[in-house]
Amino acid sequence: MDIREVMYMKATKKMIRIIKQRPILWIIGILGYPVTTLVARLIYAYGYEKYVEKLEDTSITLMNIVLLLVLIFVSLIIANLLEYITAFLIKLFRLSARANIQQEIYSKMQNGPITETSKYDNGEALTRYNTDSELAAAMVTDDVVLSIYPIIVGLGYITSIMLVNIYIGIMVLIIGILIIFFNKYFIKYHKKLNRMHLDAEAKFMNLYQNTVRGKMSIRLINAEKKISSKLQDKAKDLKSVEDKMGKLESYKIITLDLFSYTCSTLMIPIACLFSARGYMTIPEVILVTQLCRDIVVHISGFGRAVSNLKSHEISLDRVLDIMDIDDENNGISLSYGEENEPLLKYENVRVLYGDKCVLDNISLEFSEGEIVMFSGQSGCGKSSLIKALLGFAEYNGKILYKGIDIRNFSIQELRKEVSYVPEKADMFEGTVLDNILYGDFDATREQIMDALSKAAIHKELDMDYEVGSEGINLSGGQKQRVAIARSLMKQASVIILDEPTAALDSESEKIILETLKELKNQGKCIIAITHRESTLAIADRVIYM
Ligand SMILES: Nc1ncnc2c1ncn2[C@@H]1O[C@H](COP(=O)(O)OP(=O)(O)OP(=O)(O)O)[C@@H](O)[C@H]1O
Repeated sequence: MDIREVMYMKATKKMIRIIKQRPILWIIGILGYPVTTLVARLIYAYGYEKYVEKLEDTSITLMNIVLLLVLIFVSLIIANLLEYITAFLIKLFRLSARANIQQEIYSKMQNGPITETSKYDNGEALTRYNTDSELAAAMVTDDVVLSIYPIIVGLGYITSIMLVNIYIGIMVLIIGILIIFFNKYFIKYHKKLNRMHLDAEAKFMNLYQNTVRGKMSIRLINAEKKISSKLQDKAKDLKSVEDKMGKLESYKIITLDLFSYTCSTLMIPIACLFSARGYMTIPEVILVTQLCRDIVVHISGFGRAVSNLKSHEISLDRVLDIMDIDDENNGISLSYGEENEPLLKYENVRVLYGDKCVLDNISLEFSEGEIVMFSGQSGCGKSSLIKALLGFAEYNGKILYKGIDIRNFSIQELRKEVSYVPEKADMFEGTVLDNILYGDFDATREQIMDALSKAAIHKELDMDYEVGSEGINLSGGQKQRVAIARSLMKQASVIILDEPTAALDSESEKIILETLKELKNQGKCIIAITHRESTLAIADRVIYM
């Protein structure tokens, strides 16, 4: 099998994944549209011919002519209506395919393991995957329609012309083959330019986004000029590819399109010649010249459709990459092991980021009602140890919760048992109350007030205070205390805090430490990462890494 056939098969296989969502709608839309278009044109041609024939018959009454016109008119309306319905069906399929793809991407981003999904979340994900969903949906609909449309319609037209006049039919067939042949060159170059364009655009956008995001750091190091000249270079690269694409378009117009147009126009005098010699009637001349023009337009559009099909495949690949991610472990429900087992146990744990091993051979135990703190150099792997437990980093070895390997549990249920406050907590747009409700949507205002006071934030922030996007209007310490209050809403048995007091004044620290002691007395296991001596002082055990 030739390499191109393999590629087309692969593309088809990929498309089937999307088509399977609503196959009947797709098939009716895809095949229906070109077929109904062809039928509408043929009804028009046939009706026109009959009409002229009747006109030639001098004995025909005006009533008969009117009846014939009404008949043609009604048939045409029905054929056109069917054409619009099938065009509408394919549009409907495209919209639903796009919505399904977006929904699936969203669901995978939410439910896939963070170790997998995090590589897709680079800030521009939303815009990029919206466009990719759109193009992937367009690929299985518009591109496919426009690729098979000229084949079905074109062959139908050529057959009709051949039936009218075999010589003109053969000539049109030869012209069609020549146009397809020339088109190949343009498609090839167009594809190459498309790839270059995507590449140049991605480079420009990445730098642009990094620049916008990091504008404060850029100003701090006085790098505005350097960055702006880099950005200009990328913009120039992008423009140069766009120029080439524009030139290719003009080049195509003055060569291929001109050739196609001239050939189709030449068919008029040729058809007239046949008519003058008595081989064709006037309606046949009109029919042939009109169909010739249509054929040329369709065949020229074929090249563009095939080229789009290939470039949109890149978008389809990207969305399928995400759609292929397996959901996080949804294993068995959390059941409890032996009573005398430690609450949490690490057995020869090795944490990995891809091939990079950041922690090796870690064995630790944590019990109910104790406070364990980790301290050690930056980058030694304290956070990674916790991320492994929460399913945010891959690991070898075993982590046991109440004596049972956590790999056997549903990760969602395990997370109900483990509360985690990262060093840089996520804030959502909405009030402080909304932010805390993420910990427990059924919590009352009184419970939230209590959590706020235990997190030492109640004096600074009102529950109804509006938090800006990403917590822009909160200080680092405030964000962290809102996150602590949020985590307190969860009735977890293990509470993990990454640098909970690093950004706090000593008064707030004191309150938080009191809260941790209270939680310990309630039988909770508190694990904290800290460098602060005053915080380390309340630990039952300190582990230096
Ligand atoms: N997503 C990641 N991909 C690859 N390497 C990572 C990733 N996250 C962390 N690392 C690496 O793992 C090592 C441990 O990082 P980790 O964040 O666990 O350290 P840490 O002790 O918590 O540091 P800090 O005290 O500065 O927060 C570091 O060398 C870091 O570069």
